[in-house]
Amino acid sequence: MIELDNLTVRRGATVALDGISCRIPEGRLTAIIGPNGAGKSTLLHAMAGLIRPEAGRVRVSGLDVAQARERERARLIALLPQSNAAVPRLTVRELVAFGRWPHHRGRPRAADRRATEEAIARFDLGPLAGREVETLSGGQRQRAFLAMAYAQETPWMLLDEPLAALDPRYTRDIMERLRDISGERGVLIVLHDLSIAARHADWCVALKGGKLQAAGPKDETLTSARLSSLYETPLRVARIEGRAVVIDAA
Ligand SMILES: Nc1ncnc2c1ncn2[C@@H]1O[C@H](COP(=O)(O)OP(=O)(O)OP(=O)(O)O)[C@@H](O)[C@H]1O
Repeated sequence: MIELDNLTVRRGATVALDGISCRIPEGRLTAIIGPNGAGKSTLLHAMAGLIRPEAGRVRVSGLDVAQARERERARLIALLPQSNAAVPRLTVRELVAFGRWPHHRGRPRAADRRATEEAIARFDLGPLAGREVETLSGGQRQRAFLAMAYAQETPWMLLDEPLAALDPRYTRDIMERLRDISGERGVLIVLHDLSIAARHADWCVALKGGKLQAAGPKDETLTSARLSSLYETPLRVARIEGRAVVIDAA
């Protein structure tokens, strides 16, 4: 479980998170939603222990991340930040292998190579494994970074908008893979596409202006009234061919 208790984080002059308290269960796919500037990225960084709270606490599987050593955190939490604009001059395999660093600290063993190959297979990167990351398309690159986070083999994966560069087929494909993974690990994913959240997530955390608006099972949190108020625009949760779809009802 991830436990947030009165979590308050300041970034510059902004109170980016304001007294957030909630629980996020493991073994679920949790969508973090909210308008631009709501504090979603800040929340992931605070959960990963990369930003110190001004007040309150984050515990991940019982570990107080602000107090924990970097190595302990890296074995518990993999964070994939929003932009991977700066791409290292590595092949896909080397990049994915980098996810093993917290485990071997420069001396990879057989278990590390196995985990790397498993991550490459899980994200369908076999044919691209020998290519340099900078020669890949945006969507292929995104999958390579996801595989790197997966290779870290942490109980928690925190993913900040990992679908941004993906086409519809890969969006569905990656969400289905993340769903499978969420049976073994907690997966938290910042999403702007609410229909994707409605279709694939189990749990939802909604933020606005640094404040928690809702946290709970998807069916309770992704409602027309709540989404319209969250985004300050009329939105409707409709059902098309049996699936929940969020439409602009303005
Ligand atoms: N390094 C920083 N210095 C100052 N303010 C910051 C910094 N990073 C974020 N903020 C502010 O903190 C607030 C929350 O930002 P955050 O990036 O967490 O929002 P977000 O919900 O992820 O937004 P988006 O959907 O646009 O990516 C915003 O008001 C933002 O301007």
